[in-house]
Amino acid sequence: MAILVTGGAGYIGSHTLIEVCDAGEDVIVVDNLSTGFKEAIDSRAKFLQGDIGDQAFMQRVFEDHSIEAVIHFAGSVIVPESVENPLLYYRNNTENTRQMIEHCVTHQVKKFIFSSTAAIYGMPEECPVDETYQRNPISPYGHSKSMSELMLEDASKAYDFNFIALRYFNVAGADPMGRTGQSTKNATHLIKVACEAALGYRDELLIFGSDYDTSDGTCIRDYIHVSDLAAAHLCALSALRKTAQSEIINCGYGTGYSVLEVLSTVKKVSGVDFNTRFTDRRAGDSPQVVAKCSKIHEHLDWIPKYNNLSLIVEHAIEWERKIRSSAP
Ligand SMILES: NC(=O)c1ccc[n+]([C@@H]2O[C@H](COP(=O)([O-])OP(=O)(O)OC[C@H]3O[C@@H](n4cnc5c(N)ncnc54)[C@H](O)[C@@H]3O)[C@@H](O)[C@H]2O)c1
Ligand SMILES: O=c1ccn([C@@H]2O[C@H](COP(=O)(O)OP(=O)(O)O[C@H]3O[C@H](CO)[C@H](O)[C@H](O)[C@H]3O)[C@@H](O)[C@H]2O)c(=O)[nH]1
Repeated sequence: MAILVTGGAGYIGSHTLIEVCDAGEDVIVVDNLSTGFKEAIDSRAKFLQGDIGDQAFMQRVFEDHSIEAVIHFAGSVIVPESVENPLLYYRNNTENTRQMIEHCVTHQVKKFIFSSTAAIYGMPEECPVDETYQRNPISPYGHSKSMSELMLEDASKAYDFNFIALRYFNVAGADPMGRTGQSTKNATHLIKVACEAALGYRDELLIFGSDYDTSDGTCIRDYIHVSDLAAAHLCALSALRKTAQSEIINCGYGTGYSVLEVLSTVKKVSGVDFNTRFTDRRAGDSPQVVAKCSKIHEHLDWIPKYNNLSLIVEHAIEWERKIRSSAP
């Protein structure tokens, strides 16, 4: 039986594909290449280009293949874009996830791994934040994922269907062997943007806010290496095979770094003192988001290998160098 991976041409999906293919699984990828890249898809996987919202196409995918589990990455991921165009996010994230769940229920696919996000917590009053903390998103993106989690919970109660929703904290870095990485156009994520500045592809990096109630006045986040996150998906698949129990699980390391600490690490690792400038706070930024990580260690056989900010940055820079040197 095969594992269906939606969004396997994207940043996190392409790293997870490597893990799942390395484990000897049969893998089918569905991706519409809206933000993903065909060359990022592991050649061992079967690629079907199409949109998960295309009912007829997805019906065929489920009918033509014997699918054991779905790992569902496909979605729209840019928070400010979700504020400008919320209906796009409710369609691509919420509505399309509902359809994916329905396809699974119809075709007796009982295992579902879902890409959720720490954006579900909004501005948590306690840090580190655990999975029992209320859902309190502050953006349409966060709402679209929160509604997806609710649908998964309800569906798992009503049908013979189990899920693990992994709530990713701040994902960064790249495959240590340089096989894939973050190639996203017009990226906004701090470590990616800082690497672009370090390599001279941005004149300066803007620091959003200097007056937060944190140690140095800048926001604090929990940065997780994308390859460790990818490995967590394989662990989630094993857990669903073993226990058929639905869970929502934070994916972070439980350590917070401020924006200034991240920038100083990027400068140190790259050896480049690129320009930075303080500017106003960015709307919707929470002062501090750090994961409580006991649940992932209790429920999954997950042993992170890259829990080291310098290593995350090193891999991110290596990937940035690689894509820039091969760009036409
Ligand atoms: N990157 C992060 O920091 C982060 C944090 C939390 C959660 N997530 C979630 O992880 C998942 C993957 O994010 P990513 O960073 O790899 O983003 P990405 O944009 O690199 O990957 C998304 C992939 O899905 C595909 N896709 C989008 N809509 C589709 C559709 N309708 N049909 C078929 N394919 C479609 C895109 O082409 C792309 O390959 C998303 O669901 C996102 O919400 C990401
Ligand atoms: O050029 C930049 C980019 C970012 N930042 C700051 O760096 C921190 C991290 O910002 P990112 O944009 O890298 O990430 P976010 O924390 O905003 O959001 C990311 O992590 C969230 C979980 O915490 C969700 O998963 C969300 O989907 C994902 O984009 C924030 O304080 C932001 O203000 C800057 O100062 N300058």
